[in-house]
Amino acid sequence: MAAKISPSILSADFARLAEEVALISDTADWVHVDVMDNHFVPNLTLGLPVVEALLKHSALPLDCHLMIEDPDRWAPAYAEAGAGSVTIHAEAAKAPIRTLRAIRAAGARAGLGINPATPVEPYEDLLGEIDMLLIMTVEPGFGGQKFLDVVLPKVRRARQMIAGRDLPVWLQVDGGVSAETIERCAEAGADVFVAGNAVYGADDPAEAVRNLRAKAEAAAGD
Ligand SMILES: O=C(CO)[C@H](O)[C@H](O)COP(=O)(O)O
Ligand SMILES: [Fe+2]
Repeated sequence: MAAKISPSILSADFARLAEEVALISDTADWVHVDVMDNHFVPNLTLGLPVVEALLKHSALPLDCHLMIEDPDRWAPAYAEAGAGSVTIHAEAAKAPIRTLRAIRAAGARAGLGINPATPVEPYEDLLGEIDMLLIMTVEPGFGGQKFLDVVLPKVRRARQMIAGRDLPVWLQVDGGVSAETIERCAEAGADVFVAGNAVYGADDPAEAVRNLRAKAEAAAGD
């Protein structure tokens, strides 16, 4: 599958979100929205009202990454609001199958996220319930952190699990993805790349997206 680039607005100017999203709307595939509640992670960002507002201004679909304590309660509302993809964390969900099905029933792609130290193997049986597996390559909570190479073998195993079941599940990496690290991620089997600092910290965010895509596709042999 061709690489998909999902710039994270966590590194954008929160006072100018619509303009920041417009900067990458011709070159990116998705817009990654990090929802943090200061409980599941030690940081507070934005919630459903901002996502609803952004939906009216984004030409690209929103990829909502819920880093919240009670995703079972809140995730379906993001899908119903019109998010293209809603990812819940395995460490937080108490009824993941019910919640993933509710996301799909509301018309969004359902994602399951795992933290760097969470093994992927226990979730193999859930692959049929999801459209995307998100593997965190930093500890969740903040943008601009250093990429954790230690997670790459898990990305490789996840790709093998998905291929073994012949499922159309996208494999997303999130955290510290940059021009220096994206090739390693693509070689390991990731096909959806979140990048915050590498895009919004660049002088030309649109060009940064093009560069990331070229590197990912070259590394994946696309
Ligand atoms: O989920 C996240 C942090 O929890 C962010 O999506 C991620 O960190 C992106 O930012 P950067 O590319 O700067 O690391
Ligand atoms: Fe994220």
